[in-house]
Amino acid sequence: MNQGPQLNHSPQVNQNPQLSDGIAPDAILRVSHVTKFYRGVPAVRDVSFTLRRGRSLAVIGESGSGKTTLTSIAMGLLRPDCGDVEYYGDARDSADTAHSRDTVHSGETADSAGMSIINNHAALLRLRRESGIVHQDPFASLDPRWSALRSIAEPLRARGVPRDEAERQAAQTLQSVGLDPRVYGVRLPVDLSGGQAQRVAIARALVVRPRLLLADEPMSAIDVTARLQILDVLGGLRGKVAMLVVLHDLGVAQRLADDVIVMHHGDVVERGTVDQVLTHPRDSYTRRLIAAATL
Ligand SMILES: Nc1ncnc2c1ncn2[C@@H]1O[C@H](COP(=O)(O)OP(=O)(O)OP(=O)(O)O)[C@@H](O)[C@H]1O
Repeated sequence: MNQGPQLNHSPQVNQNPQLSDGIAPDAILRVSHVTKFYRGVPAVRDVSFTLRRGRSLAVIGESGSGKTTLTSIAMGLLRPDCGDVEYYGDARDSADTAHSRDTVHSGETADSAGMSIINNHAALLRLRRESGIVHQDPFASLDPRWSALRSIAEPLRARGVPRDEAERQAAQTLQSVGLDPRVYGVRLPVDLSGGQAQRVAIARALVVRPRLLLADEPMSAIDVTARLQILDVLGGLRGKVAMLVVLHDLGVAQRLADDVIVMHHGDVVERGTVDQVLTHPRDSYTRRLIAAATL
C-alpha cells in the first residue's frame, strides 16, 4: 500500500550515490520503500536509504516528521506496513556478503512464506546483537539502581562474558568516552550530570563493539554545555562505526554525519551529503532548517 509521492526518486532530490537504491558493496543496512501508518495517517511514506560501513547518516526534521518511526523500523524495533529492511552486517566477517544478507522486515506477501519468517527472525536477532542504541534521555535509559560500570558491563554479561572480563572491558569503554572509571564507575545515575550519564549510555552501546549505532536525538535532553561533550564523543566515532543519528539541527549534523536525509510530514524532501545539502539546499523546508541551525 504505497501512498504518496515517490520523493526518493524525484529529480528535485540531491543525487548521492552513497544513498541511492543500488546496493553499495559496503552496505550494512538497506531500507527500501518503507511506509508506516498510524490510524490511517502516514508517519513515514515510501522512504529508502542505504547505510554504508563507517558512514554516518543523519535523519533530520522537525518534531513529528517521522524520524523516530523511520529509525525504529531501520533498527528492527518497529514493523513497517510496507517495504523491507535488509541487514548485511559486516563483510569482514563473511566470505560471501550475499549469504549474510537477510531481510529483517517484509510486507504481507513475504510474511506468508515460511522461509521469510525464519530469515526475518534470524536477521532481526543478528541486527539487535550487532547494534547499539543511544536514547534521548540517559536517565530514562539507565537503571537507577546500577552503577555506571554495571550498566556498561551488563550487555557483555548477557552475552555470557565472565564478570571480571566484562568489568574490565566496561572500564576501558568508560575511559574511551572520557570518564575515569575509578571515579565514575561506581556512581549511580543520580550522581551523574546529564552529559556524564549520556556518555555512560554511549559506553554501554559501544561496549559490544556494534556494527551499527543508532543515536536518537542524543543531545536533546541534556544541557547546552554537556552537548559539546556528547558531540565530541559521537564525532570521534565517525568513520569507526556506521551511525544513524536522529537530529533536529542541521548544524549538529555537520559535526556528526557524512550524509543526511531531511524528512517533512513523513516524506524525504531532500538527501545528499551534509555539505551538499547545507551549501545547495533544493527544498524550501531544508532552507528553513538551515536558517534555524545552531552550530
Ligand atoms: N504510536 C503512535 N500512535 C499514533 N501516532 C503515532 C505514534 N507514534 C508516532 N505517531 C505519529 O507519527 C508521526 C511521526 O512521529 P515520530 O515520532 O516518528 O516523529 P519524530 O520526527 O521522531 O518526532 P520527534 O522529533 O518529536 O520525536 C507523528 O505525527 C506522531 O504523532
